[in-house]
Amino acid sequence: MSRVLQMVEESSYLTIAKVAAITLVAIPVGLSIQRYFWRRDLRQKVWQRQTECQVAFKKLNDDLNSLNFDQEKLQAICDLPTSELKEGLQSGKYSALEVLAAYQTKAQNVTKRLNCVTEPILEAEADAKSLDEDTEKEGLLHGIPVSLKENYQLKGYDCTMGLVNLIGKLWEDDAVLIKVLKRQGAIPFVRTNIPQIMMTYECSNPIYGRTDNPFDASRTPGGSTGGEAALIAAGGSLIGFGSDIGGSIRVPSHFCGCYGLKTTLGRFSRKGTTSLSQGQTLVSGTIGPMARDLDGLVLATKAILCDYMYELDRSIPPLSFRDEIFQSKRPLKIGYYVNDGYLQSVPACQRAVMMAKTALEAQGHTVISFDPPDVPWMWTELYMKTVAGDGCRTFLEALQKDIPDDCVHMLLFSSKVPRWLIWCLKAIIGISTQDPVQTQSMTSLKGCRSVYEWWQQAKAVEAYKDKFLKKWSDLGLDGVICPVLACVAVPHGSVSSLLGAGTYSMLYNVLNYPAGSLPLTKVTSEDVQQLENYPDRRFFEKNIKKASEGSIGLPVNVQCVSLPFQEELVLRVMKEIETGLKSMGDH
Ligand SMILES: CCCCCC/C=C\CCCCCCCC(=O)NCCO
Repeated sequence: MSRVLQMVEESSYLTIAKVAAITLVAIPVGLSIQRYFWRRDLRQKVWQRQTECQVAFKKLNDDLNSLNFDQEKLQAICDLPTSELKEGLQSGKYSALEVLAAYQTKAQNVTKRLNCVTEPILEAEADAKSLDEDTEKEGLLHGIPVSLKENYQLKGYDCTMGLVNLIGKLWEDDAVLIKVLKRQGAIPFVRTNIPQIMMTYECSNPIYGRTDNPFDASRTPGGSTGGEAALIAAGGSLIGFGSDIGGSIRVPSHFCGCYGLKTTLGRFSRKGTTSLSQGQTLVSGTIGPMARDLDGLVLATKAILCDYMYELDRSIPPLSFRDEIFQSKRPLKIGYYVNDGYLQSVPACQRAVMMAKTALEAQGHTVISFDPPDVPWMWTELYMKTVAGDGCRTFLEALQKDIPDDCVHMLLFSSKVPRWLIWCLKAIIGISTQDPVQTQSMTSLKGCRSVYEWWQQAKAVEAYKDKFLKKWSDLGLDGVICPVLACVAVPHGSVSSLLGAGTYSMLYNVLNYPAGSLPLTKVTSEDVQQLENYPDRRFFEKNIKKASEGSIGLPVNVQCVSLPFQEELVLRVMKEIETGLKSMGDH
């Protein structure tokens, strides 16, 4: 009897063991199969999208060939500065259609080299033809082709932000800014590349691939408005539009040597632009123009600040472009710095700021030293903790069922490390990076734990804004000039190991001050030689120094900042610097 019981017992153990073994094998196998089919579907979506883009480029090419324009004339059109092109279009010397053909041809050639355009906007030709029938030519941007970052909603197109899952989700209406551009006679003609989820200074995603820097293909054009910057700098567009929550207009402009303006939140309508950060309203992303020359940047800003925008978006204060501020001859008092108290900028960036200082002084302005307060703390406790306020949940959810690009891997990894583990590893990370601020930034990626903590966060941001403004006001400043970033364009794939270099830009997102990016000079061999004296104790410093090797010839921009809603003053400072340099024979 006991033998029988023993056998029954043994066989039930055997059954349990078998079921357990089968389950242990079946679950991972099942999951792998599911994962295989899921990834196959995603890859198929990417392939379909890429094919659609190739077809669109092919159609554009056929259309251009059938128009049969003189190629030399088209190239000459692309060489014109904004003011001359505008005049030529207004006077009828050039038709909107030939100018469009010129830029379509150029953009196609540029993107073959740099991969900066995601797709052409095929409706552009019809837009140009109808503009050519218009005898009034009233729009401020009459006949000027403009390029758009991929996150601007355009009727009949999707905004993927580099996420495969968003392919094919077509928008039914244009963004407000696009409607305004069209009303002003501009012709949206291409869409430009971005990094996946748009939260880094690189420019690659699994759908459209990687964009290269026009000055050095081994380097990134910056991000997230990297495709725009590369296209504009390489001559494939005159005016474009981007967005910026931590430098995304200013940094790519600096990496590629074009002009950019991050506006104050509320100056331009953002309705119809896509971003994953829209629920986060403490440090908000804003939008703004980018251009090949300063006239283009000013013209684009003027064109957007028109009655039609205020009609379309009643939440925007009707504050048209104030020419009296832009044209004013009043002497200015400007603050400057080359070291923000966290990471020293490289010699080339320092030299650019000093050049701007000299130019402003030559124009009769006063330039004094200014130290922005508590930048390391601002970076970890205000910027990082706010933009990652939900513990990166929104970003992670978007990436979870997608194909993560290399450019987000490091941030993805850092944001997944549990809070307790960061605390346990703090000492080790601190020793390896030699930088407690950097360690703290990892904790900040965990965001706020409660609504209470979020309210405290809001209070802290407001208190910092007050402190900064008091310092600014006590000195009676009109503006500030400083580096855009601690370094110049860096090699592909290196951004996550030098993210701290971005404090120079992120500060003005926390403050919500308008800020311009002005190309001033190129890295010289002396700049590179002087890197010998650049500190290299901390992790970020080491990486900045390494990334700056071989940087001779890369563009260097200067950041020009003013108080909220003073975009005209930012543009004026940029103009004063350019004029000053020209008068000194330096530009
Ligand atoms: C899983 C990814 C987590 C990302 C968390 C990001 C937190 C901090 C990184 C800051 C990087 C700032 C880059 C800013 C880019 C920008 O301005 N984008 C504009 C979007 O419209």
